[in-house]
Formats: sequence, structure tokens, C-alpha cells
Amino acid sequence: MQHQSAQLRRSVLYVPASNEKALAKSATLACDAVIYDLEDAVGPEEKLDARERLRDFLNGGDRPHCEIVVRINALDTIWGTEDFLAARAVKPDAILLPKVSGPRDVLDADAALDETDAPRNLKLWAMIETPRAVLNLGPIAQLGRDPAARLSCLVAGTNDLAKETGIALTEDRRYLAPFLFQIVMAARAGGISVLDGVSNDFRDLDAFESSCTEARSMGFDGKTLIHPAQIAKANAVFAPSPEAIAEAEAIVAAFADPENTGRGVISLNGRMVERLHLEMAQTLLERAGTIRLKESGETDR
Ligand SMILES: CC(C)(COP(=O)(O)OP(=O)(O)OC[C@H]1O[C@@H](n2cnc3c(N)ncnc32)[C@H](O)[C@@H]1OP(=O)(O)O)[C@@H](O)C(=O)NCCC(=O)NCCSC(=O)C[C@H](O)C(=O)O
Ligand SMILES: [Mg+2]
Repeated sequence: MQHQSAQLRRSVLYVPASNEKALAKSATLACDAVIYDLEDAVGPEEKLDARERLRDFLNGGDRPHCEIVVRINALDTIWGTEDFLAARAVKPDAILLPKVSGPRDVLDADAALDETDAPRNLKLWAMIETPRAVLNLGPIAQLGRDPAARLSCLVAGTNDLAKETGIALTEDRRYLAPFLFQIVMAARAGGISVLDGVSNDFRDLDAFESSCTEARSMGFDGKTLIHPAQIAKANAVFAPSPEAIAEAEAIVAAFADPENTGRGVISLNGRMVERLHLEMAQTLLERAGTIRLKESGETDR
């Protein structure tokens, strides 16, 4: 089993659906995915307008070519059902469910999509941002293994998690880290992708880069973002480095050497290399190739 999904999700930008300028800008940006937000970025007085704005924008001519996700208000709020129907109607790639408590929330959204005859490739993403979601991570993520369910990504909601638990959001995220690891582990067990939470201090790009590096080391596929200035750093950090590509190429070449045919383990530059490392190298090179294609403009995603 490989740990990273084929879909690139290095940089996933939240765009408040209430913000006309940000909506327009979103179509011009180099992020891998956009989350149009109807939830916490939109004040209660703006909710109805934001929904209409988003509908007009995504039905208009400037729809971005990257992966498109709509975050709705929770289905048990006064806005939830209308948001859900509006999101379904604008044909996103996924609907992001906020403040999920357990698998029931995802299954209910799944059933509601089935009732509208939604295509199977319309996926659900789930925010992990409440204590109950953390306690129910296993059963939530396991839905990723259910061919009838649409869950394809977990998103850490670190601001709400801090609010709900009292966990301090320090720059080094030392108190948050144990829960972030659990989110990654659950997503991998469920075979779905997983995104780190946002960095609120969007002007400090050095701190942001460190946070991306840490998230990559923790196993996240990418980072959720709040500002366009964060995109380039996330794209760079979550892409395989030139050194990692060179190492992967060396591993592939070593196993292709007729001398090593059929061998399970070889020695390469003083290190043990097994076939599992070959698989990892192949996945890394595939990802590097996908990024190259995307950045050469030959594909949008
Ligand atoms: C954080 C901001 C409010 C800052 O806004 P502002 O001060 O206006 O930024 P700039 O002047 O530097 O903006 C420069 C240009 O970039 C556009 N812009 C800014 N942000 C975005 C964006 N997110 N998407 C698209 N475009 C954006 C501006 O319009 C300017 O454009 P132009 O003038 O044409 O050059 C703002 O960045 C912002 O609102 N960010 C998103 C906030 C958000 O979505 N929050 C909710 C998600 S975070 C969360 O809830 C996670 C989770 O649930 C949890 O619990 O942790
Ligand atoms: Mg939140």
C-alpha cells in the first residue's frame, strides 16, 4: 500500500465565498485545490449572499481548472441543507463537511447525495476539528475503504480543535502534534488523503515553510492555506526534492540491473535497500512526473 494519493493536494486554498475579489483571484492561482468556504470565513449576515455569489461564480466563465471543493455549514445548522443543495448544484469535485463528530455525519451526507442522484465521482471530505472527531477517527477514516462511501480526504481543523480542547497553538505545535499524527494514521488506515491545518500568521512565510516541512515529515499530503502568498512554498515543500528524485532514480536503476534480478534486498551506497524502497521510489518518481506535467501546463491537476 502506498501512502500518498495520486491526486496532487500540496496546496489547498480556502477562499471565502463572500469575498468577490478573492473569488475572482482564485481562478488565477497555482494551488492544487481550492476550498470555497461558506462556513467560518463567512459571517452569519453574509451567509445567503455568499451562497449566491459562489453559485454565480462557479456557473460563470472563470471557474478554476484545479480541484474544486465547497465547504458547507454543518447539516444541523440553519444554513446546512441549502448550502448542501447549492454545493451539489455547482458540480464541485468534493463537498467538505465541517465539525464532523463521527461516521454517521459522513454517511448522512452520502445518503443525501445519493438521493439527488449525485455522480459517484462527487466525493466527501471531512474536517477533523472536534474532540469527538478525534476520538472517532478510526471509524470515520474506515469509510475510505467502503466502496459505497464517498469519503476521500481528512482535513485537520487546528483552530477549532484548539478552541474546543484548550490545546495551545504554539509556533512549534508541540501540544497539537499527537493529534495531528492520529489524523495522518487514520487517513492512511482508510486509504484516503490527509491535509494539515492552516497557518494563521500568513505574513510570516519562513514560519509557514517550517510548518509545511513539519507537516510533510508527519506524513500529510499537503497543507490547507488561507492566503495566495502561501501557495508557492507549499507547492515546493510538498514536491519531491531534487535529492530525493536522484535517490529514487538510483534505487530504480539498481533494481533494474540484471545482477539484481529476483533479489529482495540489495546494498546501495552503503545502505540496505529492499523492494519496499523500490515501490516508494517508483511512487515518488510518479508524483514528480505529475508535478512536472502540471507545472509545464500540460495538465490542470
Ligand atoms: C486573511 C485574510 C483576511 C487577509 O486578507 P487581506 O488583508 O485582504 O489580504 P491581502 O491584502 O494580502 O490580499 C492580497 C490579494 O489576495 C487576495 N486574497 C487574499 N486572500 C485570499 C484567498 N484566501 N483566496 C483568494 N484570494 C485571496 C486579496 O483579495 C487580494 O487580491 P487583489 O487585491 O486582487 O490582489 C484573507 O487572506 C482571507 O480571508 N483568507 C481566507 C480566510 C478563510 O478562508 N478562513 C476560513 C478557513 S480557515 C479555517 O477555518 C480552518 C479550520 O476550519 C480550522 O478550524 O482551523
Ligand atoms: Mg474550523
